[in-house]
Amino acid sequence: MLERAFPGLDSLHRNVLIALLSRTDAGWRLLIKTSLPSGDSRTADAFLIGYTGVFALLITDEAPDNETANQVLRHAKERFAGIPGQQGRSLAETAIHLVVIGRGAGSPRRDGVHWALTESSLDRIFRRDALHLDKRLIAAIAEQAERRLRGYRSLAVQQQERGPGTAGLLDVAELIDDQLGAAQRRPFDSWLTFLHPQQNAIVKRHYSGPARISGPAGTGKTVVALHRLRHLARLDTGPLLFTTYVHSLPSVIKTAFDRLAPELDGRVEFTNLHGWVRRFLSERDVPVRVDRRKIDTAFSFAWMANREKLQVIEPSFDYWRTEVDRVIKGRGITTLHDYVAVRRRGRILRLDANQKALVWDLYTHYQRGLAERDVHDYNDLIELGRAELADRPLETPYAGVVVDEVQDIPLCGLRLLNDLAGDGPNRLLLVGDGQQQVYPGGWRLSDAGIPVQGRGEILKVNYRNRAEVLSFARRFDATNRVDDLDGADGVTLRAAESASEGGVTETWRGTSGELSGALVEAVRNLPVRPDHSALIVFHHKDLSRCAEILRKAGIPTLALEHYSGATDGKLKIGTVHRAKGLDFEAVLVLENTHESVTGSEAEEERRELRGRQHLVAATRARDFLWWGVLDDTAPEQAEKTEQSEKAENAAKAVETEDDCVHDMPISWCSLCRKPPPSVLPHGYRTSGGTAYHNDPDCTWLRKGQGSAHRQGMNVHDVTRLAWGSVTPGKLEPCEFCCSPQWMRRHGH
Ligand SMILES: Nc1ncnc2c1ncn2[C@@H]1O[C@H](COP(=O)(O)OP(=O)(O)OP(=O)(O)O)[C@@H](O)[C@H]1O
Repeated sequence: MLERAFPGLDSLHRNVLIALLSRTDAGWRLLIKTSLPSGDSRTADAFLIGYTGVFALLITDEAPDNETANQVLRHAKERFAGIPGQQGRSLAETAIHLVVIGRGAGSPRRDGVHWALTESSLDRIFRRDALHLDKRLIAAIAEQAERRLRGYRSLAVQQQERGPGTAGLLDVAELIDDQLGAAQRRPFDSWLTFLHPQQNAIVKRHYSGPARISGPAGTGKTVVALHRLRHLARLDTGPLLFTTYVHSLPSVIKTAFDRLAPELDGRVEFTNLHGWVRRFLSERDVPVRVDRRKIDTAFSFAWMANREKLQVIEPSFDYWRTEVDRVIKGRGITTLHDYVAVRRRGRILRLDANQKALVWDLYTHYQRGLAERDVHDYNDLIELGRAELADRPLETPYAGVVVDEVQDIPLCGLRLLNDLAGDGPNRLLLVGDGQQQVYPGGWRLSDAGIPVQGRGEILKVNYRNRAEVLSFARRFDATNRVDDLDGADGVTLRAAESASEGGVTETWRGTSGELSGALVEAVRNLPVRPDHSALIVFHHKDLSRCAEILRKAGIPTLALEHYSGATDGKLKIGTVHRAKGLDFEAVLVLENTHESVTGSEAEEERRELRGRQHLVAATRARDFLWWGVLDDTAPEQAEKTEQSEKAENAAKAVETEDDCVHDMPISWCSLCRKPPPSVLPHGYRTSGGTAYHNDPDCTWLRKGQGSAHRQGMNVHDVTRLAWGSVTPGKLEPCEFCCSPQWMRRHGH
């Protein structure tokens, strides 16, 4: 529409004018120079008349010199001379401002006779604390201005059907179409300036209690959350918090927020959930001992003691770890009675009371293991935070807490965030999409005691993915196991409206042997710079494999966990868990078909989870998606792959062996090569039941990895739990290397 009236506008003019036009349905009046785009900078490109005054607008990236600025202002004042403003005072003397609007972000500043604004600080014009004119005066001034400003055309949007005699009035729908058009053409920063009216309404809405924004991938949920944070920061002077489950996401979101609201630097805290709790507990001097390795060890020993009975129900180690992490501890269950009674949302495999009792043995064994090692796990951390908060609430409560990607937060985390936000209007905003849950489990908001009835919003227009990419992503069957709207119907990606046409998708299918060539070629042929692109995989094993391929090909990469949103010329790589919430112009995805298909209920649950993870990976791509499928299922290929993996492992074993000068029997432990305590070799000494590695010449120690070694290990523990069952030739877990990954790799 704007395009028709003003063909050839550049993106800056288009974005700014659309943003201003959207205000006209609230009583603002806009007059646009009919000769736009024109090179004439002696007169304003547009005049905006509204509650905060009359604005002569120059839309340009080049700051005008003093003479030009004075000339534009003089022209404006001449045109408005004699028109009375508030309380009969001359408008020209009191309420005419010259504003120069440039691209991108930045704080508003006074520059000679004009205000310099950017796309992102455009909102300053509409500040409520600077109201001068009322609706009647605006209409009277605009009417006179229209007569006096030759060469300018009045444009406005109207909500109702267009009636006769409404020339110059445009439909809101047309304006939205224009906005979608602008989003299609990019630059992507258009969200800084212009929100869809539905998005805008959520930003400004008053919520009497906790609110929820839901909607399929790419519909601008995070964008709305950021605008809302800015809005809340203007309403209240209290601190604000943006948090999420994923460790790396807050820093990327902070980078975007700093561009949107540079003036609010420091007002909003961006941190992941566990990071927040750690800081909070450390400020309160509450000791926290989270040690991943020890947690894994405790669980591995609990598993070894209970696996026989549990494997009859479901063989997978991961399944039971999830049960303890997400169902028992994640929901804050502390008694078998409660566990028997609970409905295990998100879990398809049913467990009867007897089976739950077996799981409970695993849980209690694990808890004992944690206590013996004097260590907390991540759920304990959250419970410690909740207890401390209940004991001594925050001195300065948050004015608002925004939780992004809420679908992956365990129930205990949701309860903590609810406590943290406290009661009161606008305090808690939960943002997410059940179809994008990448960790197993499930909950219902009411389980966490968070009532959102009547305050649930659903966004439906996908701005991120071009049509081709979107239609590719829609093929994934992503079952929602999170009841994020408390019973209300949600919208799936298949039902989302598409805002952008075009886009390219490519697929590849091949074997491990062919992967290297295909991947390097795909990266080299990316249609955009590598630093606007990412490679996403679903398993750590595939990540190291791809990282190695790219390293050998000389392609610089950056692990997603270190990505902060800055451009660095490197291809970002990581698992889907790290990629969620982000977007890139081009995305490469590598899927591995190696998983077994048993048809069991647990397998069905894994299949659902994979569907959601695939959807998340595909929807990270804006313009270009390369989807690779690694398929080694052909029998002769599978054999070849197994052989090449064996060769790879053997090579690795030799490499690791080189790390240590000692002649230790590596078959007992692949990492620290600790032998059973009864055969302590050269290089070890024992003291009070603890074995020490005490040779300073050990290269392994010199590499800085020896601290765990130096701390020693408890011989009784090791004898009882691990070495007691050593089978010669088979790798057995030990205190230091029996992580779940290690155990799986060695068939435990
Ligand atoms: N009003 C808008 N105009 C133009 N672009 C927009 C608008 N709203 C969002 N976008 C663009 O859409 C993309 C997706 O936005 P955002 O990340 O907020 O979506 P989301 O719903 O949180 O996505 P996901 O759930 O997949 O993480 C962003 O790149 C943003 O630039």
